[in-house]
Amino acid sequence: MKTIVQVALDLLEIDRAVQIAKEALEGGVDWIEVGTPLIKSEGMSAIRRIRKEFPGYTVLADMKTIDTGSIEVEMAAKSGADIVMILGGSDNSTIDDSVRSAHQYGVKLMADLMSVNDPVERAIQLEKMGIDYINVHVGIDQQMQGYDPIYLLKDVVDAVNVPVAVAGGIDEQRSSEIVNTGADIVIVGGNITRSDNVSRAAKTIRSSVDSPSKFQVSKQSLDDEIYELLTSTSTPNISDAMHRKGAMRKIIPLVQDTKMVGKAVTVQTFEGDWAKPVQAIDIAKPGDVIVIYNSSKDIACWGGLATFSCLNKGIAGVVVDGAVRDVDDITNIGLPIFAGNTVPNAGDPKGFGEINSEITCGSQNVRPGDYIVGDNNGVVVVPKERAYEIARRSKEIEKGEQRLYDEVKRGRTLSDIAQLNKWEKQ
Ligand SMILES: O=C(CO)[C@H](O)[C@H](O)COP(=O)(O)O
Repeated sequence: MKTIVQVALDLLEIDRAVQIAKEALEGGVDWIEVGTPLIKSEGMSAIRRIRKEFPGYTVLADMKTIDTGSIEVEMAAKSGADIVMILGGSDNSTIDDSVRSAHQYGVKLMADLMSVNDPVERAIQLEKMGIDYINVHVGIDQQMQGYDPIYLLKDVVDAVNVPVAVAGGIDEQRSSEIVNTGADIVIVGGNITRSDNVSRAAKTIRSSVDSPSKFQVSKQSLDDEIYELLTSTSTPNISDAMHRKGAMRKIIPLVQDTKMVGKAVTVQTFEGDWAKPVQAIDIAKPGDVIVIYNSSKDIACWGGLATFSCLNKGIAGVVVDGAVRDVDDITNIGLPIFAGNTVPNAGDPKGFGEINSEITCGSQNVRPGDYIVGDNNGVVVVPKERAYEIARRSKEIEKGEQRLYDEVKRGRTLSDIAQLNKWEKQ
């Protein structure tokens, strides 16, 4: 049987969803999913509209039903869904009544295994209870923590006879792996719908599903993955991912068009005392960022020679909440340096302060090992414990913006696309 590709329309606005669905179908997807955010935003009318716009295509309504199965399945069926997604972790009473309702209204049911305790055992039970498809799903928030549906897929495929779908951050590499593992339906959301070229993204997934051996999955260390993600997103995307937190105040780049990503080596020092900042160069490892708090904005604790020394150690960049001098030399050296002020005069090396203690820099708390990212916009601090999650979320934000740029390019305004009036806080 040919593997089905289903596009998940996880958007908030139906006109955008219709347009994206059209482009995804041009790229070769088979089924259309009305995603949960779209259903929550637009109600059953979203399912009706998709049904009307795309006669002849299979439409799945991701209701994520957890209670009142009968009512929710009836609503989705009467609105034009062919398949209704319910949560596999719902109480058996809800599953049973959903199955009865599905039979009454002539639709199929897919059960989502997201957050189920024993997914393989539950998949077997759900099949026995009359569920038509099982969905091995890692939710969007779970993906940001590094969960991956692929690890569970094989066991579920081996355990049940009904077709198995898989969803959760699937891209062209993952879809290839998934087909080889035996899934029947590949559900793709963000990697199609947030692309700046939806039909091309859908086509890439289609060809990966149809010719799975072409794609090689690259395995990276967690640090490498975090580094790669943070390097390829902007500080505004990262700040958005942190709910507007993390941005350093009154710190600007001295060298334009550079990108700095690395783990913090922190320095606390006083009134232009440049001993600890310069000693930190010897302590830092290649790829680290030196983050300095100096209490004076009028006496430099950092300059051209210190910057030049950083090249010998492979330091990724320096942030100074204080003053820096030798701006011309620093610009020629080209290492990313961020500072609160520039002045001609330096202080003396007295040796006061500390290296690798918790400091405040640009009004942000910085601990050794936190990720520091800088670009033309300024500097953000990413707490080390949440670095992977924030890096993933930043990338998702960037993808969403790519699609928005594409829609603006076609002549719409941001206010119109984002429906600012509708979504203003009441
Ligand atoms: O059901 C969903 C979220 O709960 C999504 O539709 C599903 O995860 C597919 O989207 P993505 O590919 O972006 O993960």
